[in-house]
Amino acid sequence: MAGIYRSTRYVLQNAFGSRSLPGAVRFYSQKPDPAPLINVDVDSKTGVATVTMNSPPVNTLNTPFLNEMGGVIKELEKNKTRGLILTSSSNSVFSAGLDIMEMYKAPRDQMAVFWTTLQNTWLSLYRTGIPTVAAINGHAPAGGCLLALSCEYRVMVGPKFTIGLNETQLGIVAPPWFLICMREAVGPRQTELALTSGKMFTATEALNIGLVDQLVSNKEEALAEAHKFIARFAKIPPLARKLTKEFTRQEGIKYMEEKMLDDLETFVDVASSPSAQKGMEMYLEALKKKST
Ligand SMILES: CCCCCCCCCCCC/C=C/CC(=O)SCCNC(=O)CCNC(=O)[C@H](O)C(C)(C)COP(=O)(O)OP(=O)(O)OC[C@H]1O[C@@H](n2cnc3c(N)ncnc32)[C@H](O)[C@@H]1OP(=O)(O)O
Repeated sequence: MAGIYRSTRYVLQNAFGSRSLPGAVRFYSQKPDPAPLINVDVDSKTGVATVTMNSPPVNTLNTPFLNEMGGVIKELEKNKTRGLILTSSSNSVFSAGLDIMEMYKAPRDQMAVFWTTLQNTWLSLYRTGIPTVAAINGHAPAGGCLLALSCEYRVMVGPKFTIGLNETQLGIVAPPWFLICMREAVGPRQTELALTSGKMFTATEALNIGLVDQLVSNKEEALAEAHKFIARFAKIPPLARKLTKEFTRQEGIKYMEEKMLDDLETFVDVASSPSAQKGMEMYLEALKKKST
């Protein structure tokens, strides 16, 4: 166990020379795919960006995707974008969550790069001063739910899609920062009930417990409601808004700033264990069987 911690630290410290952690885009080591995995469309009248995840078939969160997302957020912040609406180009999946292929039979240093990229990109989205809305136009399990929870407002297309932190159903544990995001939305009681059972909520159930803020019947309506939410801030001074958001989200931000390396070590430790690897193998087989 200690060996895993040491080698993970070694990879990071070798690359960055200290305990300070890298930004989301700095880990990019491969040539980027010329086809973007994320499309950005900024409305010239309102200055609001629609950020469309476009990584078929199911928008899994892998290192290239997360790097691109981190870069998009950075660029939108630089351009003083008025709002960010996160949605999917798929008709049925918002995001299937973490890409299991990043963890299955992956060397420890690759897992470390993946998780660090996830941590950094999550923190960028979670704390950005830009008003953020998730227009959830498909299923959003696990990491897909985390993406939505990291936004300030959630509009979900109902009734057929589902959302939730289902990790325990897969035999894995949602890390504390996933849990903090859930607790901020639905409170401690519903969080414990939901996470211990790994419950996936229907859109209506999600609305009832406050996991999403609004239900609509199609993507166009979801985008329209997302624009309306962002328009609420037209007359609010941006700095006051940004600082208030940071104060409200202090627990998650502090967790990640202070515990990033510990969180990484735990992840690599658990994910590379034989039982987790066996679990992933079985889960991947089940997914493949289902899709054939
Ligand atoms: C058992 C896992 C053990 C992991 C141990 C790690 C220990 C570390 C612990 C810390 C990490 C904790 C955090 C985890 C958060 C996560 O996000 S884990 C990922 C959880 N995600 C899911 O459970 C979603 C799985 N997918 C689905 O349920 C469905 O795909 C869908 C409802 C999203 C969409 O269904 P459908 O439209 O019918 O598409 P499919 O045919 O199912 O899928 C198409 C294609 O994509 C592949 N795929 C789907 N999801 C993933 C994924 N998450 N990772 C990688 N690949 C995925 C699927 O196999 C199909 O591939 P083929 O076309 O057959 O090649």
